[in-house]
Amino acid sequence: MATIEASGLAIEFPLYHHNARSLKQRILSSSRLRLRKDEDNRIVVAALRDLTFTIGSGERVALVGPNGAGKTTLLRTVAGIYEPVAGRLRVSGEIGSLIDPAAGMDNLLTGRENVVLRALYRGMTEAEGHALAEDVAGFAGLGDFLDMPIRGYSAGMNVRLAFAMATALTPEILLMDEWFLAGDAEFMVKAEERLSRMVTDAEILVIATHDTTIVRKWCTRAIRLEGGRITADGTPDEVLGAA
Ligand SMILES: Nc1ncnc2c1ncn2[C@@H]1O[C@H](COP(=O)(O)OP(=O)(O)OP(=O)(O)O)[C@@H](O)[C@H]1O
Repeated sequence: MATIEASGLAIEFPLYHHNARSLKQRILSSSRLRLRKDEDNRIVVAALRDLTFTIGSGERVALVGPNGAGKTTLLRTVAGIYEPVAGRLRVSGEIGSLIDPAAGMDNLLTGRENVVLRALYRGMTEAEGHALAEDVAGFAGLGDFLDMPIRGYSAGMNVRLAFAMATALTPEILLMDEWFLAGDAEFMVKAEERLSRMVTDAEILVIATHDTTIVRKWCTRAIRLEGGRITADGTPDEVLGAA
């Protein structure tokens, strides 16, 4: 069973070192920024503070909140990109992440080659990799571009390829930043079908988004982050207010 459990989770990013003294004082005195001095006298920004939550199988969770609230940082932390400075994070289940545009793709290889490589990496045979490439190509609507190097793809094509690949390999936990859904309307409909199929069967979706339509339509739960803290956690209606 896939689960994500966080307890007292904190993430900080160092901003300045010892030598930037006067700037440091000025910045520290600004109450709008969530900055503090750490043990090594560095100024750090507290990106996530004391987060405690559990996400279980079958949940589709939206991370909502204003710019800089910590949504992407939380996705990246769950993906294992950032190491917590305090607290505990336990993730069980295989992760697929749609957070960074071309992460894990080789620009010089074609779309097909990228899919086959990813499949081999996941322990599939070459034949299975080629079958997967057909599935991905069909879904992503890449046509002949499948056999072109992906450095020649448009931004939208890259998104379609990455989305099709991540969802074709059905991770147990799918982490997604909203820009992956910034495709055209037709793609949105297909993407929604594919995602709901993926998450109906005891899988987890965590999506960072500003789009309340996505939250209400796709998600079973919303977590609001503000200034790096959780300020609300409940059904989309509870967190966003009834429409
Ligand atoms: N690599 C980094 N180095 C330094 N500070 C960072 C880094 N990544 C994020 N931060 C800071 O952490 C805080 C949270 O940023 P994050 O990108 O997670 O917010 P967000 O909720 O995803 O915002 P948005 O809605 O604008 O995408 C911000 O203050 C940001 O400046």
